[in-house]
Amino acid sequence: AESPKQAPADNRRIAVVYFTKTGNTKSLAEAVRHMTGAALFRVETVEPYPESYGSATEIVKDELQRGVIRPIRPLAFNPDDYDVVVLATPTWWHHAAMPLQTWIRSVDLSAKKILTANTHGGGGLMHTREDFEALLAGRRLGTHLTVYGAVRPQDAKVRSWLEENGCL
Ligand SMILES: Cc1cc2nc3c(=O)[nH]c(=O)nc-3n(C[C@H](O)[C@H](O)[C@H](O)COP(=O)(O)O)c2cc1C
Repeated sequence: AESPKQAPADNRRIAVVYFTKTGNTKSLAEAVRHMTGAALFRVETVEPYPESYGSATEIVKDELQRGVIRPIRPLAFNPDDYDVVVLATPTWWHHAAMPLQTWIRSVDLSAKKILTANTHGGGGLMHTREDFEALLAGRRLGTHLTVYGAVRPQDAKVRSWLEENGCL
């Protein structure tokens, strides 16, 4: 069997911090773990969003309009343990989902290489990369990956994105 390729020294320790409601972004996080051995951290709100798509979209829209910030659960993430942080979010009303934005505001990611990604339901990139860029101004940003729905563990787009950012 082929031995896995050694990642470059400064890109060896990878964390994926993601938010997911219906599992698509989780599948992306798991594909990254499958290919790189990354540690996964799932951001969750203290109060979960409703199960049903219809109620969730209406509630999220209302919270966006009113500027509501839902508290998130603390994550056992220590920036010192990682060289690369992959941030992955669903698209929510054209934007990066607020819970992940809330987490990003709560940490210091300076000196990390940061890759960003969104999963979507047909809208594509929309404003998700811009949201990341605004939150992470002055940080070391790699490239962004956009995927429709869920991915398989061996997804070729995910693999080439990791390769182009020196993570494989
Ligand atoms: C509140 C809400 C808003 C959404 N807004 C968009 C949108 O603006 N554009 C889009 O393409 N998909 C939108 N979607 C679909 C999700 O982005 C898509 O299904 C995503 O892959 C879900 O990720 P998850 O399974 O990790 O939660 C929305 C879904 C929800 C629940």
